[in-house]
Amino acid sequence: MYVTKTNAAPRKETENMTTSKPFLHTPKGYDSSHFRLPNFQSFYGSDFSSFFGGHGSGSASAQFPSFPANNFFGGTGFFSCTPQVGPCTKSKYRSIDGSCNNLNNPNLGVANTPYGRLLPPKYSDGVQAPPVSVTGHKLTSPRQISAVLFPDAKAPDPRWTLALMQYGQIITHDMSLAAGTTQGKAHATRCCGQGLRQALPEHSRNPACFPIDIPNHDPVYSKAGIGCMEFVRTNNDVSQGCNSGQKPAEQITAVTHYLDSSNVYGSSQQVADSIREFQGGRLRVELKYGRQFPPSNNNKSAICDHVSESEACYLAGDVRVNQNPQLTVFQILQLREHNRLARELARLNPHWDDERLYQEARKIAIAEHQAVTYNEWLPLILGQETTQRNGLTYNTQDFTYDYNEQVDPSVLNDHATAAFRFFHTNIAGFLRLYDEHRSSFSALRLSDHFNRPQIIEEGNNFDDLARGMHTQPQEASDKFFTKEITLFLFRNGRPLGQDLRAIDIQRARDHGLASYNDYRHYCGLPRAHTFDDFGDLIDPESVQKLASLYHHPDDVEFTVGGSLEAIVPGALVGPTFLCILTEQFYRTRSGDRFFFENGQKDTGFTLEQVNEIRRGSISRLICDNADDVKSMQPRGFEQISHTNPVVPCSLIPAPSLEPWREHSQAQQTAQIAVQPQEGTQSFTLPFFK
Ligand code: HEM
Repeated sequence: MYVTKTNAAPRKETENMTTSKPFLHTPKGYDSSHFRLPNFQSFYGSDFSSFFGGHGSGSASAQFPSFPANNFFGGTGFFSCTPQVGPCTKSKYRSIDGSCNNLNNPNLGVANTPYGRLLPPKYSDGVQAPPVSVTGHKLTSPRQISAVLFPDAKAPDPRWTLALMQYGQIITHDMSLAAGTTQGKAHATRCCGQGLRQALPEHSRNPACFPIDIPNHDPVYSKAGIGCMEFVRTNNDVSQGCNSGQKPAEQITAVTHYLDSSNVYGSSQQVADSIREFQGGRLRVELKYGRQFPPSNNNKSAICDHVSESEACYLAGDVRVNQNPQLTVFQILQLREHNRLARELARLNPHWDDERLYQEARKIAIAEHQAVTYNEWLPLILGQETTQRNGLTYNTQDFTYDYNEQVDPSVLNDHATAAFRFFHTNIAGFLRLYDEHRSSFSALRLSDHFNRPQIIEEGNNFDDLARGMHTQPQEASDKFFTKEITLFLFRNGRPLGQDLRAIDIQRARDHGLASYNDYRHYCGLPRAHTFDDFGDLIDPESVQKLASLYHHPDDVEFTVGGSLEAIVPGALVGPTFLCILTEQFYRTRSGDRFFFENGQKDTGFTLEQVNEIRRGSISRLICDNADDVKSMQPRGFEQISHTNPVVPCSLIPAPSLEPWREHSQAQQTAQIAVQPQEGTQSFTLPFFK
């Protein structure tokens, strides 16, 4: 593992920890003794006022429907106001739905429960109506904000590969899914009418509708006569009848909150069982020319945008598996890794039955995913200094002993609905294919392949795409977003599709997220009293645009302001998002009783096993599970260079499963019986193969 880690002591939890609700820091302010981010003052100047400078004033418009019950679930299970969990048995293995991870609060982190929240929501009616300007005006159309502030400009990242972005989406899909949304394809509910010319009248549309207004001066959509973008609100506890409206609504996330590869294994027993082979501990696959692909989805027309019935459309632990080709490639690599582990464990332990093999292979695969996420991916995203100083990574060959049952592992709304979405900036519009010599011979246009994974089964595309995403640069972390997602998302063969940036902004309104200023304050940065004050972290041109789009500095949205901040040196994100992401990944790790490094006696691995898992890497995942990739650079998230050259896979460290070899009573007896005497010939019993 190339990441260096320090022996930082686990961060101490000092405030507002509760075992029944998310632990919230008081919005009073940021306690730097509790939470150690990089020293912003040294990056941005001591009074935060002189980094850029800015000025102006603004205008606004939007609409806020009422929002009664909506019972559609885009996720993998059914919501119950009070999940019936437990009594918990002390299992060595995680449950599928996340229950019983925290033994004192078995509901924590369970699928189909509300997101956590750091800052109180700012619904305009105090319950669930989306926010309006502090002046009382409507907020500006998210599409207008997207078009003005987040245009397309190609700027390849100088150092990191597209795999860094793509693994981020895997992590996202493992951790959260806003219930009732379809993130794989356009929602079936129609909120716009007349061929997308305008929103359907409120009385004639689904109450969960919250369509995005497209101004008639829009540079692109207006030319096609499009004035409305589809948008359906996330299910929340009010819409589900679990909150009578006395307190603010909380949105539901449909998958387990833990980093537990729920995208591979599912978040409900029903899904988990539907993708198991129930033989040899393996997950179901369809063999095509000897290559393993996920099973076919029986609900093709609801899930995929296939043109012919014969096109692939997969079933996996997560409903979004078919969304884009590189995401699907990673999901298939994870699926194959599970089956590879199950086979290897069966070879080492022929006496293990299907259930034991499934559970042990799942446990190792999750641990490998956690190791790549924390030791390889996060230090590049958050910066090594941040991960080390905040108890996200450790430089040790020992256990980390950092499980804290007081920490609520819930995925924070602030994280999933704003901060983590910033990495949509890293998406590339074209996916290059590379052969084994790392020559690129063609590329796929992203919007031609949303929800159409068939392309990856053709010829050598699977390997060429796997190499491609580890060779091609990702797009840089900046305010530019590829139009493949800001004009062509889910276009399904049509000339234009949706705008993901506009959707991100609308989703944050749907969830009532607090303002950018509120989060600045929470993270220890000064509130902006004028638009100019944003100039400490945001470039002057963007500050000017903010002033033209918003009435008041307090109207500027977290999703918007955070995405415009200058990137913290050593990280790939600005300081306010960095603060939220660090908080989230701290909770995700130390609130997980099964986290692979923490040395919990009942659930964990032996130290020898942990140190084998630490030897894994993203490049090893490709070497072991692609069809025929023979070489990789050791650090797959980093572009190929003379310090990170492509080498044969045999030189990429591989975890050994020997520490999992267990001797059954029968084997031990047999072993004694077959101990070769000196000078006699040894032989092998069939079950030692
Ligand atoms: C080609 C790549 C990607 C595509 C096409 C994509 C598309 C989408 C779409 C359609 C949504 C749902 C929007 C909504 O209805 O609110 C979404 C949500 C989200 N995306 Fe992405 N995304 C991509 C990559 C990423 C990456 C790299 C990250 C982070 C590292 C990320 C983080 C998120 C998060 C956190 C959500 C919200 C999840 C939730 O429901 O809680 N995405 N994305």
